[in-house]
Amino acid sequence: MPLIVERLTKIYPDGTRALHEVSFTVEDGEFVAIIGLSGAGKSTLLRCINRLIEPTSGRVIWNGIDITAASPRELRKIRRQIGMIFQQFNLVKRATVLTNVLAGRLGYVNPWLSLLGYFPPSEVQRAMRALERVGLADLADKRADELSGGQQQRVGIARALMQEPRLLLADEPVASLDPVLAHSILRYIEELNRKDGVTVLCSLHFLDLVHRYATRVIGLKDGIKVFDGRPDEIDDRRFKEIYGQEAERIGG
Ligand SMILES: Nc1ncnc2c1ncn2[C@@H]1O[C@H](COP(=O)(O)OP(=O)(O)OP(=O)(O)O)[C@@H](O)[C@H]1O
Repeated sequence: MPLIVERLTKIYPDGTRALHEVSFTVEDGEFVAIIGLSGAGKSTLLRCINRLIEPTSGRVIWNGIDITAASPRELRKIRRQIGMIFQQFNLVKRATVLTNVLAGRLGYVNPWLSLLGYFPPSEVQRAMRALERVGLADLADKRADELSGGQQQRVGIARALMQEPRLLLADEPVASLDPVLAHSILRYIEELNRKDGVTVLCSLHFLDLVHRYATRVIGLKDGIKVFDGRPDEIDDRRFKEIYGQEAERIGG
């Protein structure tokens, strides 16, 4: 079932208009890159989709359910199926890698038992499988802050995997990483997209990464959708529309 974003608008309390009537539909299995200058509204858009940020107006409909109208209880249920990956990884630094991954399952297990640090063995096995998938099973007992940036982001992916998401929202997942690591992280996300059929919306800074991984691009400028098409359709004119006249085209 598609993700339908309808005239989504966000005006922050200080009057900043971060999104203005943004509309698009994403079909299952797409890998959509969200691009635009810093401040264009990429984070706001991704976070309005699962209501980490409350939109001011407009609608988000997914799997036939109006997320924007969902009650807190319905919203919790919907969010279980939406994985999220963050630029700064958002791990609990002093907890182990395994505990961080198990946290991805919190929407599913008994909250009282999980508060006590108890997870059923089946959940621990699931977490270990997720860690194996991102090549980190050996580091399960390490503290999260003992890992490198690239490894921490892989923990972030394993945590999202625990949710068995149908939709993955990735907010600049590789902006803190060097280019080689950026590819390794995006390859895991690509695998989730291609093998597991997870729909991906991912904000990205660099066009070469967009060309390599995305099947579709949405360009934002000052909160307005200024481009929606295939990566190979971004020619110099389109590039300037998205990034402004003064922007230099570097890389891809
Ligand atoms: N909590 C907030 N209160 C007021 N304005 C905000 C808030 N969060 C973001 N903004 C503003 O909204 C606009 C869009 O910000 P957003 O973070 O969504 O952009 P972005 O494209 O993700 O940028 P970046 O790549 O730098 O993260 C910017 O002008 C920003 O300053």
